[in-house]
Amino acid sequence: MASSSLSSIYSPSSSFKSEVKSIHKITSSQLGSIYLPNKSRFHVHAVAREVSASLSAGNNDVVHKLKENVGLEKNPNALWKRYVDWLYQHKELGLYLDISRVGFTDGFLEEMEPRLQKAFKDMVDLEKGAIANPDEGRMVGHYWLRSPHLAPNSFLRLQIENTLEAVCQFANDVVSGKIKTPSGGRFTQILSVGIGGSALGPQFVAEALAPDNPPLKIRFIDNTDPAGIDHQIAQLGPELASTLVIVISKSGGTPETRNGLLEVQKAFREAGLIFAKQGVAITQENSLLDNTARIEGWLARFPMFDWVGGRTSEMSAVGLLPAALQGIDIREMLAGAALMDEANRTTVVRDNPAALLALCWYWATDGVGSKDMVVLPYKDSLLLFSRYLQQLVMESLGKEFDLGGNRVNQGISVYGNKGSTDQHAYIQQLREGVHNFFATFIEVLRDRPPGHDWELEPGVTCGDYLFGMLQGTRSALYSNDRESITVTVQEVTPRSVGALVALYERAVGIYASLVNINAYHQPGVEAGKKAAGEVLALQKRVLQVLNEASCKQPVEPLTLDEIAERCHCEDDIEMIYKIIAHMAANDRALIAEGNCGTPQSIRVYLGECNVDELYA
Ligand SMILES: O=P(O)(O)OC[C@H]1O[C@](O)(CO)[C@@H](O)[C@@H]1O
Repeated sequence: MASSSLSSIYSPSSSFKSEVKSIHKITSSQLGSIYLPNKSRFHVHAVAREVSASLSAGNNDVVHKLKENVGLEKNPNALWKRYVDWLYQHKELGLYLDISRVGFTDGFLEEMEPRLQKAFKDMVDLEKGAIANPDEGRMVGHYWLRSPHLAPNSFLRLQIENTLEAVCQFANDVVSGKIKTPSGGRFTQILSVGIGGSALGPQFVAEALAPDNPPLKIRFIDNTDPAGIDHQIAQLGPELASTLVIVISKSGGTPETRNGLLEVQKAFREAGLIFAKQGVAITQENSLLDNTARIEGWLARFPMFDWVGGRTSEMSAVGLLPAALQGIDIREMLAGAALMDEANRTTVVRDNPAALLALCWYWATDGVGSKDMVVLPYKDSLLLFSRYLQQLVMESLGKEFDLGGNRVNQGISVYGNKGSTDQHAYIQQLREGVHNFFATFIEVLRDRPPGHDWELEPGVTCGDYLFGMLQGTRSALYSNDRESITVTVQEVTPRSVGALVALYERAVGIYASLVNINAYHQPGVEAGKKAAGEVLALQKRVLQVLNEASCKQPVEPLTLDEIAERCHCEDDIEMIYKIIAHMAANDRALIAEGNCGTPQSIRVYLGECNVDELYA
């Protein structure tokens, strides 16, 4: 291929090229060969800076070497050396972190060192109880949950210890049958009602760790989808009578969770059951949910703390109670997390696995989220890890403004399912298509419990195939310049799952410091919630207007324009149309004549008017 066509394939935009040249004061020819395929903007800047420094020092040999080294390392010996040099091992946890397939340079490490030291300092302050979530004026204390002695005062320490004790006691009493169902039998099922951070951790842990025959089986209502709720309740069938319903909401006022609760309570009434005798609340003291549970005399209540965010609540009662009820060793989960936290307290970057992860994310995404994080756990039981991480990473890092109030639109997109299943779905694009991601492989060394394996062909087990698929995909991606991280655990156990959760919680915190954002609030979510509230308020106004027109003699069918005008909401006509279409599709005593495909033809009135409402 002619070099001119090569350069057109690999050339970045001319504005980026000018930016690099002007920032680092180098010429086009000095810059030219830095552009290799698929390098990040940060990468180019880092190398340009080094080239520039070497040029001013008159060191042309170094410049030459730098330019040669900017691509991902392909020489097998050098790559092996890089692997060995950078391999992180946590002996006690049996956890390894391999970052050799991320192409960061020495110059990048040097540049990041002071920023990492600042991130470590931020973390020390956070663990000591600083207001690490300034917008909400809150401390951030999820690390204390597994090391209560680190809590900034004895009141908080006791709160944590007492809650853990209460969770263990309650779970033991339910599992042993000491706490009985209203009819005197054992509880057999858990129905967990919660959303976001109040569901994702418990879902992930249940999938990862619940035994094949848990003392109580868990199912989840994590949405306000009526059909989904009906499905969960229908699946319980007569076992509703032996179902412990755990309603989880930190704020105690999340609409989806409230709706789930109301739907479940209705199902209990219809089955002639008393909900309060089977209901458990996990929420902040004095929240709406807490007050409801207290007044109605629910079976139990557990606290959620102000200083624990939903997405980092797996080690609070939110995650621990459902886990303990399924027979999962929660003290081991806490121990795994505590060990990982301890490892992440070192200020020596190469010994700090969370810092290494954050560093790789920064390198791979230019520190601006320019690439997505694809999480590929090669183990069915870790299927939900990617979904769990999606909230942890994206709700924490996806921020419009930095701590200084500058608009930065930060974040890293996370998605993934599981290997090797994904091999037959989207890996094709990862290998050959648009290069907008870096991968994280989650590897589990132990295929099966000891004594259960067999060779399905000479010398090869089923697990060897899974292993081969992981290694093959990692190599195939790398050979096409796709970077990857590999996190390896010995087995999926409460300890290793606790460690994985802690590893990513810490990496997110460190990364947030590197890009100077608040990882612990979620102002963006409020906008959607507010808009949903406005839609429901508009629906009420529409119904009022329709009721007035439908109470007339004769009934007055209204066009969408007329409804909008009478609601004084002319700008919301599209939303009014959608509200009408949705209600019409759900047999809501509303008659829409005409064709929904041609909105202007629609005439709407109510099947029956409610005179009382006219004077309400
Ligand atoms: O536990 P809650 O207060 O019901 O909130 C559920 C989820 O909603 C969010 O606040 C976002 O809307 C998440 O951060 C949280 O995990």
